[in-house]
Amino acid sequence: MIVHDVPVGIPVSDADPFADDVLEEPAPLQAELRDAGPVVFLRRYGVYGLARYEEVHAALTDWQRLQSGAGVGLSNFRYERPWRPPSLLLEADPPRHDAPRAVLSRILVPRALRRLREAWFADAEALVDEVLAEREFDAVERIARAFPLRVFPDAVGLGPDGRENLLPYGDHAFNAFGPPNHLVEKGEPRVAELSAWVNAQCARERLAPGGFGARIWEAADKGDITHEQAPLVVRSLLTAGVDTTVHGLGAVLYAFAADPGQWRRLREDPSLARVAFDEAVRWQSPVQTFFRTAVGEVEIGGTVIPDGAKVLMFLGAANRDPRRWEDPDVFDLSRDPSAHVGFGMGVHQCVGQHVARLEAEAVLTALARRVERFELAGPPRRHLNNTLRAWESLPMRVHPA
Ligand code: HEM
Ligand SMILES: O=C(O)c1ccc(-c2ccccn2)cc1
Repeated sequence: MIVHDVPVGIPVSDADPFADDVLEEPAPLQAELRDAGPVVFLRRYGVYGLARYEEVHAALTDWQRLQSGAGVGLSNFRYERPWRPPSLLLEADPPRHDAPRAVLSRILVPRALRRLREAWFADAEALVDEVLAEREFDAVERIARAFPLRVFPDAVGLGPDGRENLLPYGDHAFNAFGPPNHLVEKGEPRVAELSAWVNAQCARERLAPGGFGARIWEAADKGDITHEQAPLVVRSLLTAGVDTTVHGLGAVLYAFAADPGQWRRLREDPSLARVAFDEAVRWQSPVQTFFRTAVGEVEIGGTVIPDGAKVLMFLGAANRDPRRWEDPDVFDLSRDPSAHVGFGMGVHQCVGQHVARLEAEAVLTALARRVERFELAGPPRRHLNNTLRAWESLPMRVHPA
């Protein structure tokens, strides 16, 4: 094991945040790291861990001193070749980040999504009607995975074939932000094939008129971005826009199955659907961790982090920090979750969050009308990923309204 030179004066942990047992149940390590101090040196990887809300929020909003351009994974693009051409949004800093970001912001802003609202609500009703034909089903397979794959590829403008490639591609992309462990090795054999398929879908001629993808190419026609950049901006949607919402939906369905009292609250007031999704994103944090890279010496929480060092932000830990949240481990629709860092914060804050919220609102509204109560019909199984908190299966039993 490579041991990095340990900085003096800050707490050191030999834990492996990407070990299977930690990915299965991260809460104990998160509490340990929060209580150890504002910055903890993770000796196994030679990185600086931030687990408290205050420091994670500060890191997310300090793009000048904690950059994304060297990658937001453990791999440092200053010294290592990225596994794929870097994202023009995620793995770029201002000013290079600005134009691609502005293009996606305009396309994915709530007003632009209004035309989708009616169709997605109808699709959710149809899907829920189909699923509720049985009293017991796997909510991951039948709802959390099925709904995003039914509506999002069409919204992007993808053709009908090969959509089953999206999930394993995204799963590998999110694993690849972590260390080269067995989860990354698992995905390696299919990377070339999946990347070729995803890259091919970003070509202008593959994208249906009026979809998000075609709108990105039109932005290039207007000169907002270049035509060379357009396919990579489309790739961002295909990488970041599927697995995240699948696991976000899994998180909110799990939350309600685990706490039927909150489901009653939602049925009494269906307008709570949007806050319920954000509270589930805070409580489960479908995106658990990712990195920044120090530009020059960066002082955080009284610690000086050396130039080029990787900083690991534990969003899941920050979203459950008792220094910031009352009863953080409780899924509670009466709280205001809006300051959660589950979508990030600052210039890179999730540009697709309104798409995610609309998908969740459509599904929860359809369910709230038809399901009086639902509960787990068996033990849920985790899907392990270096970055994503996800369910492999959620056995559900429903009692129709
Ligand atoms: C529950 C669902 C989702 C979660 C939890 C989530 C989470 C996040 C987080 C934490 C970031 C910040 C990354 C950073 O700061 O480095 C981010 C960025 C991003 N997300 Fe999402 N996301 C979700 C859904 C989506 C969807 C549906 C799309 C596309 C339609 C999307 C596209 C993006 C893109 C392109 C970025 C990079 C933004 C930038 O760097 O300027 N995400 N997301
Ligand atoms: O632009 C892309 O390809 C891309 C954008 C965003 C992500 C991401 C990373 C960490 C947390 C949430 N989202 C991944 C890929």
